[in-house]
Amino acid sequence: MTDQLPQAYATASNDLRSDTFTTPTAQMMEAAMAASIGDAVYQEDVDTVRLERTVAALAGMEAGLFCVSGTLSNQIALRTHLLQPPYSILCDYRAHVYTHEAAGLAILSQAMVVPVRPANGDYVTLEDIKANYIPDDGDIHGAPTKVVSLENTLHGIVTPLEELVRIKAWCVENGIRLHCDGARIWNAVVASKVPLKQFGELFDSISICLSKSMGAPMGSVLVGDAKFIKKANHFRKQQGGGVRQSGMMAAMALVAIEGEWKSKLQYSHGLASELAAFCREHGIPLESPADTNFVFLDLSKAHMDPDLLVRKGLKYAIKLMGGRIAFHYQVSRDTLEKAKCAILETYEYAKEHPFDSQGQTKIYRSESTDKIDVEGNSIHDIKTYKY
Ligand SMILES: Cc1ncc(COP(=O)(O)O)c(C=O)c1O
Ligand SMILES: C[C@@H](O)[C@H](N)C(=O)O
Repeated sequence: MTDQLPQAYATASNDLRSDTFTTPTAQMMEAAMAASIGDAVYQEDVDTVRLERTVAALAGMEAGLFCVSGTLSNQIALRTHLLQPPYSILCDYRAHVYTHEAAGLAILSQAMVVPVRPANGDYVTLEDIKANYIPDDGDIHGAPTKVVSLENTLHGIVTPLEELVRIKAWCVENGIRLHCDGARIWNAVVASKVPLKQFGELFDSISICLSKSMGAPMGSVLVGDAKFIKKANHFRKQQGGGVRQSGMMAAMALVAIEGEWKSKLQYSHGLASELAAFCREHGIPLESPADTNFVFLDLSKAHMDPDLLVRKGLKYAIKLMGGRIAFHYQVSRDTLEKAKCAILETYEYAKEHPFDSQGQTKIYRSESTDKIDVEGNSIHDIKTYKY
């Protein structure tokens, strides 16, 4: 199967742009061939229902809902928590639901977002929330905070369990719902050794991605209580997410979930930790701690040019996307060594030729792209977003 794919897409072993570039395994493909073929809108697809129940049970939640993307899962979760506008959602200023879901909260939920910059620079604390939330106290000028949407991990950073416990207690006291964008919650489980079920006890809903470090080709499972999931299903249909024979996708995701995923994620965390140590040894500044599978280079502080870094990556035939170096279980150790060379060369060049990024560089500012020509050859190029 993979020999029919253009070379660029035959493997993700050299792709450090994101853990979304993990590719399905032969075992997943085989599972898809044997998957159930019921209509999932009518909840008649056996493998889809099995996936939903499996993930919900792992999280200790009553029910789950398969969504074709993490974006859809987050958006319908937050919409389901929101009842009567005006209202607002409080989240980290870097949160995906705020920065990378195309203003879905404003358009689909008519919600205002209160983006919070954590005082500790890494993760939102209860003190950050208390200092920024909008109380529902009858003041007609405001849009009261009705949901706190956290992300664990966020930029690869693990929010400590004890902080989540404090936040949860305060949210309950104040009638505020707590959602988790769990695109990388599997990574948080491995790094913190906190079982997914314990996170499930703290959040009213969790969007659990299957398509990042777990390596499934697509999708997420939104988990919550039965009443919440029933209503979320309504919004999923409204947003066009009611898919039919999703058993093939569910079967592929179950291969990952029922397999040895912890060691795979631990491997990727080890690569990230090794790169972070290398950067520290060479004085290359990092934006945040490398708790899991991401290393965030502080390109701005290092005066490193993101486009040059991407080109240096292409020189070593690895794919980079700005200052975020994303590891996943399919990345080879050889790729790690090449990344070290590309990063160090870019850093050394910056010492003589400092790049002014006019402030913090964006995560997805420039990326290597493979254009496939008519003969199926890949043409290495980069795409730059001038924010
Ligand atoms: C933190 C986070 N949440 C949600 C998403 C959205 O997932 P999807 O790409 O499946 O829509 C992503 C990106 O993939 C992400 O990085
Ligand atoms: C691009 C962004 O949406 C994606 N979630 C990533 O982390 O790569």
